[in-house]
Amino acid sequence: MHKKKIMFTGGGSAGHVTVNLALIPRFVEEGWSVDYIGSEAGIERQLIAPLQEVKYYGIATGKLRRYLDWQNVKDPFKVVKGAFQAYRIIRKEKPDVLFSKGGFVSVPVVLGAKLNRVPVLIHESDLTPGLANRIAIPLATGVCTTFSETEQYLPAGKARYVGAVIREQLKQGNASRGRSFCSFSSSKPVLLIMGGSLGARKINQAVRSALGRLTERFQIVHLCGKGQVEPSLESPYYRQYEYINEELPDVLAMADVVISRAGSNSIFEFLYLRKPMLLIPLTKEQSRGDQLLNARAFQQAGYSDVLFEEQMTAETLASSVEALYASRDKYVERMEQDERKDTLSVLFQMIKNTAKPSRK
Ligand SMILES: CC(=O)N[C@H]1[C@@H](OP(=O)(O)OP(=O)(O)OC[C@H]2O[C@@H](n3ccc(=O)[nH]c3=O)[C@H](O)[C@@H]2O)O[C@H](CO)[C@@H](O)[C@@H]1O
Repeated sequence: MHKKKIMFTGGGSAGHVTVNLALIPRFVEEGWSVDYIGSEAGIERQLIAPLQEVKYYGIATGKLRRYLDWQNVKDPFKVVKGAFQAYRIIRKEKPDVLFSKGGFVSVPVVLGAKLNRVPVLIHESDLTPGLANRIAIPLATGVCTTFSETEQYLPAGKARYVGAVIREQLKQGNASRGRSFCSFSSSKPVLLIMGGSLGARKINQAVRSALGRLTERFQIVHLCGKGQVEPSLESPYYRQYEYINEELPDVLAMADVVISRAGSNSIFEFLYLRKPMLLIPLTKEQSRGDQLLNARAFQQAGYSDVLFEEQMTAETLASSVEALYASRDKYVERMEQDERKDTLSVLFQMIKNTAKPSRK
């Protein structure tokens, strides 16, 4: 009997890999073979590497920039090269379905799948679809969405609302393990600061300017991004890490409140774990406005407070997080009313339904 095969794609930032990481173990458990096409050197390569059951193919990628850059001249050639590579890999591997999480690497992969007649299911984490997904959507059978509101931004008949997907490991966190990982010994509440998978320089600066005031009230764990750790500031109340993986569930379990960017995966993880959050969305110039909409939706639902970057100073940051902590019960109560179920199983079934029927 033919072993079913799924191919995944998605990358550029952790947010474009998280859902894939949650799904892969389910497919492996059910005896599927799993391949992944990502970029040669992107974060997806590092995140997928520990999964030994997955065959990883790295292809050439060019970024789809919204601004002028000399790389724009070179990138079309890389994109074309990547498209040929993706086409050939898919022709050789013959997957039954492609699941695409978006990010610029995914565009040539979706095209390669379409040319090889492999059905494609796309997943969109944000309220409005990203550029890569917008390009790829016409080639896909359907688009799974995290927000129900996303349907209005998609061509008729393509949307499949599923909700957020939470990695299994995040549900296994343990607060006391988190405390010993950070060597926290005081009874002060724990503030987690997470600037998105890529860190956030401006948030880092504001946090550090407010550090004296913040550490009077909180013990702080700061996930600050690559190259952003400031060793001279390290103290028993202030721990910094560039990025954590295995320890994240324990650190989340320990956190009382969170300051974060408004990347979709992160905010749904905080919602699932009932963490009151102060969101500082990327501006329209830094991203495409997706985080502003994510943050607004969460604020309207009563799950978070929002501080816009233009208004962020040491003073507004500290007073906003103090106010958030003071009203934490109100936020937790609203989050308890959230009816969204964890939707990993729904998504898993949807992908299986999209796959080609079994060959004997
Ligand atoms: C700059 C940019 O383009 N940002 C986008 C990117 O953000 P970004 O990659 O930051 O995305 P998300 O916040 O959605 O996801 C980050 C993921 O990384 C994990 N994590 C983070 C820090 C850490 O130390 N360890 C760790 O495991 C989080 O738990 C989460 O699962 O994708 C999101 C989802 O499409 C978008 O909403 C963001 O606008």
